[in-house]
Amino acid sequence: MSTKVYSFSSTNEVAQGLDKLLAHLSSEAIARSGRFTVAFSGGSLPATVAKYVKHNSTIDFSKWFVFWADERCVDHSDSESNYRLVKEELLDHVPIPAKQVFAIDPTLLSNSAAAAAEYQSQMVAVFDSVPVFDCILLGIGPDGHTCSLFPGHPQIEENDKWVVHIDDSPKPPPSRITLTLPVLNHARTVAFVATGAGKRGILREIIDDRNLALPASHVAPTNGSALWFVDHAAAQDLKINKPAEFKL
Ligand SMILES: O=C(O)[C@H](O)[C@@H](O)[C@H](O)[C@H](O)COP(=O)(O)O
Repeated sequence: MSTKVYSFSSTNEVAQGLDKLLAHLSSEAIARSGRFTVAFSGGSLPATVAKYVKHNSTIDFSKWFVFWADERCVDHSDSESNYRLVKEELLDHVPIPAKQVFAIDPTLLSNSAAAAAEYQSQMVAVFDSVPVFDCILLGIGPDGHTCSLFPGHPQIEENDKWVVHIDDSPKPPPSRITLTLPVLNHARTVAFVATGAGKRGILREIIDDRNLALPASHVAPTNGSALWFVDHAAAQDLKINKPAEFKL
């Protein structure tokens, strides 16, 4: 596994870097396997990722298979829905076939365990065995959570299931489903996106200190790469893993 930290002067430049990364990973994956499998988190990430990507005419979106790294158990039309966020930021603007977009089942929202099991079965239909995503896009919270894997919660211990549920998420809304560490750590590329001075302390604890009380510190793809796309404000306290110049 390799970790690289790329720091940019603004969120806009982070978005430009992510555009280059996704165009590169997408064309590489399509050349290798005829498709590009990608998973999105919620929060501020979809807008940053989509900003330039949605205008990038070099990307063959017809080959994209889109999943969610985590999802809140709310209706697809709810303003809290990660599906809705990614749809509005990206899917409404690019020609990804609807059958290649894998959203939480809206009929199972009141039973998060069933929603997680059903979401795993959607993944089974696409991946032969443990999914090897071409790219998983992750945010991080101020408490060191990533996806909906929160510090001190048992989801982080899951070794078998690909998708699990949580009903007491400290970040609202409380009911969610999330990919598990085995899936994150099988990915070819995990790209973390974190911007703003509010993330500087937690970034140092995850990247430099690898504080294992923090779920994000456990993300280390066995045969893949962990890439950090951050701005200078978030990167300013890094002492050991100094940011490198972004190059593909
Ligand atoms: O649905 C969610 O809540 C997320 O997927 C979550 O893991 C998010 O990515 C982080 O909390 C960072 O969020 P921000 O980028 O908004 O700080």
